[in-house]
Amino acid sequence: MPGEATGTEPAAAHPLWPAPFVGGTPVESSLTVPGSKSLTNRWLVLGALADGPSRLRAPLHSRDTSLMLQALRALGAQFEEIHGDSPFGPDLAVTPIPRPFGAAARRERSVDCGLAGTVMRFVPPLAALIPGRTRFDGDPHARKRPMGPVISALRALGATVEDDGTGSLPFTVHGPEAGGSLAGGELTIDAAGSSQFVTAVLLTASQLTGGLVLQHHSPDGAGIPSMPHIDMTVEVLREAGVNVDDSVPGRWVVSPGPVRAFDVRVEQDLSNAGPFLAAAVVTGGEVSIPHWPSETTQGGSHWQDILPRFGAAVEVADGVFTVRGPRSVSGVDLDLSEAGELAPTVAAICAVAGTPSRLRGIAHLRGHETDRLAALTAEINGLGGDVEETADGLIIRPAPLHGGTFHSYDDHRMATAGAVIGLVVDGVRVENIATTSKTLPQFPQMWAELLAGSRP
Ligand SMILES: O=C(O)C1=C[C@@H](OP(=O)(O)O)[C@@H](O)[C@H](O)C1
Ligand SMILES: C=C(OP(=O)(O)O)C(=O)O
Repeated sequence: MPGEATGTEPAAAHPLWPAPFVGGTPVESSLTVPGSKSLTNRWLVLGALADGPSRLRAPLHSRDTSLMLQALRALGAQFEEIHGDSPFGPDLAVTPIPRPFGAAARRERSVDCGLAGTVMRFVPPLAALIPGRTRFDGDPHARKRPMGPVISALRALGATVEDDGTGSLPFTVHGPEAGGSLAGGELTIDAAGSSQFVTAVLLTASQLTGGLVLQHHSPDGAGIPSMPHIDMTVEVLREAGVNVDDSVPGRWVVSPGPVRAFDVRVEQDLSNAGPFLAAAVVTGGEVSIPHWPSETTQGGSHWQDILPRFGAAVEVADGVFTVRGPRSVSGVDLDLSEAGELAPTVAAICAVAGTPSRLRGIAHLRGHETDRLAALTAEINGLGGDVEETADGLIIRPAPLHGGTFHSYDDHRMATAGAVIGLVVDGVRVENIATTSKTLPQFPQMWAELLAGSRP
């Protein structure tokens, strides 16, 4: 049952996908993956705010990006698909929200966030700049994802937010009176639960009359997870001409000013490259990904350090990332706080490793698409595994796994974790593989192509 990880196998609510099993045959392949969700949705927000028309080359086309397009359209931006050179879909031309804000937008708007953290966190601060009211809601589990810091930030900046006090969806953001704006100034936010709370406020901060001085403070001294995602936000803002000072850790100063129109190429999604790389690791095969960026703020760049810990050999040469799997996979002790997004794939590799693993620094995964710590524990244990949840992560011990249903909880990364395990455990059936459409609609076909020629 999506959204609940109880440890007992829930009834399958969606079709079951027989995960391809390769037995002892090594997976050998070379492939590229579609554009980064995180970069695409940041650029779309900035395009909506820019001072002229922009273009995204090789953007991601998936459920999360189409929800973002719909949300920004409701606020007055326009998008057109134009022919580009990506095999994964067209480029996007962006016509920004007309100025002064509110002239073209509907007064009563509603935004479906689906289960997309980037939509539910990044769009409300933009809605707070545009006259009219915007109601935000999403999938049933979206109402369980934490939103409190974004709601409090908007109120502290002077916006009105109607909510039920639970710090979650649904809520309604009121924009200013026509011709009005938000003043900005100093703001403190507790971003221990998600880096997206910081990104949410930073993306629109240059549009506040006085700019913004944003400070992270958590009462128990907790740090911010997924920091590379905040570095990504700062980087795209700077590329769009916004002045951001991040020289003091945990503090960001954004000057008021225009967002410059841009023409950018979106990097491929290195987090979504993960399951394909993991296929080489768990089968002792070799997978290469060309066009690997030499410098990137994507958390997926951590694969280069993570995969060798399992005993795999990694090489990046001439822009091609190649991983060669070991004869037997070793367990790992990893702090994944910088790249929690990779945890489901990492956990899948750990589940088939020959020695125990410990994953730390990922308590905030309880607020992701599902409670990922509970879901990984329930689903790996459901296949005979030995996984224990800790306060901030997982302990995964070696155990003989058997086939069975691997529930995905509407979580794209749970579904792909099940596929990775199914490569080496016969009879794994992943529930609702279509949920990969959140960020990688081509997953089932790409997985089949990966394995073509690698069948036992
Ligand atoms: O800003 C972003 O694009 C993201 C930030 C991270 O969120 P958390 O900080 O909540 O982990 C990441 O896990 C998520 O997939 C995407
Ligand atoms: C946490 C994730 O997504 P979201 O952007 O919805 O937070 C994810 O993709 O792993």
